[in-house]
Amino acid sequence: MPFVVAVDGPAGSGKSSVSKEVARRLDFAFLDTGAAYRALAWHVEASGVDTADAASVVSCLDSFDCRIGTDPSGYAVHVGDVDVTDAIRDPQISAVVSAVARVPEVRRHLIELFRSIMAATDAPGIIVEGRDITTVVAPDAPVRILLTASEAVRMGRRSAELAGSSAEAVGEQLRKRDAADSKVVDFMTAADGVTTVDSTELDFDQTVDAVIGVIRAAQPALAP
Ligand SMILES: Nc1ncnc2c1ncn2[C@@H]1O[C@H](COP(=O)(O)OP(=O)(O)O)[C@@H](O)[C@H]1O
Ligand SMILES: Nc1ccn([C@@H]2O[C@H](COP(=O)(O)OP(=O)(O)O)[C@@H](O)[C@H]2O)c(=O)n1
Repeated sequence: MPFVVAVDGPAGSGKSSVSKEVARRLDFAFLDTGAAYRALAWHVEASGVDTADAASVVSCLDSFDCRIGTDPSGYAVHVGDVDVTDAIRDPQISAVVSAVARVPEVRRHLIELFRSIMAATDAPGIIVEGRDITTVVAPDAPVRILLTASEAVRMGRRSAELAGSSAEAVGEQLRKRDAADSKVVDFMTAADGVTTVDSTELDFDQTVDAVIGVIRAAQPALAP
């Protein structure tokens, strides 16, 4: 098993972008677990199935052929032959992904997929980010981080990305998704042994440096 850095946090806290940059700097692999839940939501919709019906969602798992890249510089997500890297970021997918992710059988299936991806990587380390990585997927990881930022800052960052959507609509959707996701796993408070990095007052580079600082403290030999 490579050296695992587990990163959790709410939507828009910077998990994907910061983890990706940290992985690049350390020559680590990078796994965006939220992308797998999004890809499954895409697959369920593409199959013409109701994402709100748990049994129907579970029936899509057998045909869910998902490949998630772990190279932080050449990242892509495929379902079968379809490149869904951009499609899974669509607000329509964001609106239904929590319903798919709350199904226990879905979580068991994807957690197994994440652990096999982690075990198969040939990089010296892997940064795995999501909601339940520090607590469920990799609770024994040598570095576990909760990346947070104030709600206002997170909404501002996410709405800056989604041109064409109003800040209010983006904020409302983010709040709803965090509320739904919080019922399934607690990613707002750090579990025992998890280090909180609050990026509210930090710019992107400062946040990357803060995360590398936590990794360096745990394993001085790994960090540059
Ligand atoms: N510390 C920061 N300062 C400013 N912008 C940031 C910071 N961290 C992340 N961002 C930006 O905020 C947006 C949301 O980050 P993202 O990585 O998608 O969050 P998450 O994966 O937690 O939902 C991205 O556009 C990212 O570049
Ligand atoms: N480890 C994880 C990661 C994501 N998810 C689900 O997947 C959705 C999308 O995750 P994401 O990380 O892409 O979301 P953003 O915060 O990047 O918008 C979340 O809203 C959760 O419903 C989860 O349940 N467990």
